[in-house]
Amino acid sequence: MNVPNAEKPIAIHFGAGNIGRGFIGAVLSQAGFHVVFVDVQKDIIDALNEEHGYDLHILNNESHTERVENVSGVMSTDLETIKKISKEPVSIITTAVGAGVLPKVAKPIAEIIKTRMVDKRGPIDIVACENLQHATDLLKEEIEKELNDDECEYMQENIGFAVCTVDRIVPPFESKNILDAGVEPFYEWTVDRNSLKKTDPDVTIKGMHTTDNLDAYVQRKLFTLNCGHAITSYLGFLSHKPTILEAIQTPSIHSAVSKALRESGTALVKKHAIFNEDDHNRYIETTLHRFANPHIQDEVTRVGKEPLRKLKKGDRLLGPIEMCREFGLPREGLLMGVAAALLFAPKDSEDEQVKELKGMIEEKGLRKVVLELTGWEEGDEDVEKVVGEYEKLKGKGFDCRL
Ligand SMILES: NC(=O)C1=CN([C@@H]2O[C@H](COP(=O)(O)OP(=O)(O)OC[C@H]3O[C@@H](n4cnc5c(N)ncnc54)[C@H](O)[C@@H]3O)[C@@H](O)[C@H]2O)C=CC1
Ligand SMILES: O=P(O)(O)OC[C@H]1O[C@](O)(CO)[C@@H](O)[C@@H]1O
Repeated sequence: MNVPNAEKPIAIHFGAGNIGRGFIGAVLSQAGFHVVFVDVQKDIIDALNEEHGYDLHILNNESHTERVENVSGVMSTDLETIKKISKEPVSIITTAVGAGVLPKVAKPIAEIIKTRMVDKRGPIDIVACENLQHATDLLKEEIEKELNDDECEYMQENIGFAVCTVDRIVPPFESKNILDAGVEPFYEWTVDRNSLKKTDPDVTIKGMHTTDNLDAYVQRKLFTLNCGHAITSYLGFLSHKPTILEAIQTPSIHSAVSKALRESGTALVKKHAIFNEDDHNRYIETTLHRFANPHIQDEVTRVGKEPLRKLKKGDRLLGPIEMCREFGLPREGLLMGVAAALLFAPKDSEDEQVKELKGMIEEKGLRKVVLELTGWEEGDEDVEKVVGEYEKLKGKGFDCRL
């Protein structure tokens, strides 16, 4: 691609996938940036450089499209072009590549930082938009590995690393144009205000909300939207429901997910003074309503994918349970969600983590795996509850137990 002409400030976004095109890239373009997408998929990059725009299909009753313009693409291996672009008026770098891929984008981002140091360019912000607490901090650690001491010093002074939470359901979308994305109307992008630098140009990004209480917002989203989504997908899988819509329309699944979210909600409201019970209950209802959007076809296998990542400490399943444990609050619904996750084994799945989890349980036995994943002590009541729920779900399936 040619370097974009510098009439507009530039945002560089890594990952031209669902969230990249359907959310973050679109918000940045609408805020007045020229958005350079960096990706490994040549067909997407070529299409971006031919079309310079695409349609966002808003998936609701009044379905309509919004045009996203001023976009182009570059392959993530094309470091020379990436370096040339970084000499232009870049204000922000964002990512939406998947938590596991973050280390791979550290190198091209480090090249951008090195180039800007040599060119004596001013501050920019970096925001990793992934479903992972502190994803930007992880990215920063990976970038540091690529820099020498002087470059690290330049980075500390000139690069704002801001943690964020990113919330919009953007499932894979079938369309004639490979760039188009299908998105739900709801979106929320919340970024840590205190880590952002004054960039040049300093663009106000409508659609990016900033806060002093980022951890609270990250946990609210991860322990509600992602927690509920994951449990819906695992119970949907166990009940032979192929999509989130069909799963959440099943009354027993709806009530089980709702129960788990009320448990996590009670803990969130107790933990974070900025939330209150009434508002949080409305947030839960909105979340359940979003899962039931009849215009979205989202497969339970996509939402439940990589179960070991979702079963990590602090993530959407064990995170809210730990918070409930901290306050001595009920957590039966959440523990049942963990048991369901441990049974997530779609037939012929190519998901490496599905295979790994199944293999771990076969090799070590369920109780040992639960102990390893949770870090709880042998004999802990929650370990026994997960094991008990697992055996019930395995024996009788989900619906039959109600
Ligand atoms: N899809 C959704 O509804 C939401 C996703 N997220 C998070 O956003 C992130 C991205 O998710 P999706 O957009 O759904 O995934 P996706 O698979 O649609 O997009 C990821 C993109 O990253 C690209 N990529 C892979 N390796 C790369 C590399 N080395 N350099 C540059 N690009 C590379 C892929 O080719 C792909 O286009 C994940 O962390 C996910 O958890 C967060 C909220 C909503
Ligand atoms: O993208 P992940 O972390 O695998 O999880 C899927 C989840 O992310 C989302 O894509 C949106 O946050 C949801 O669809 C779902 O909760």
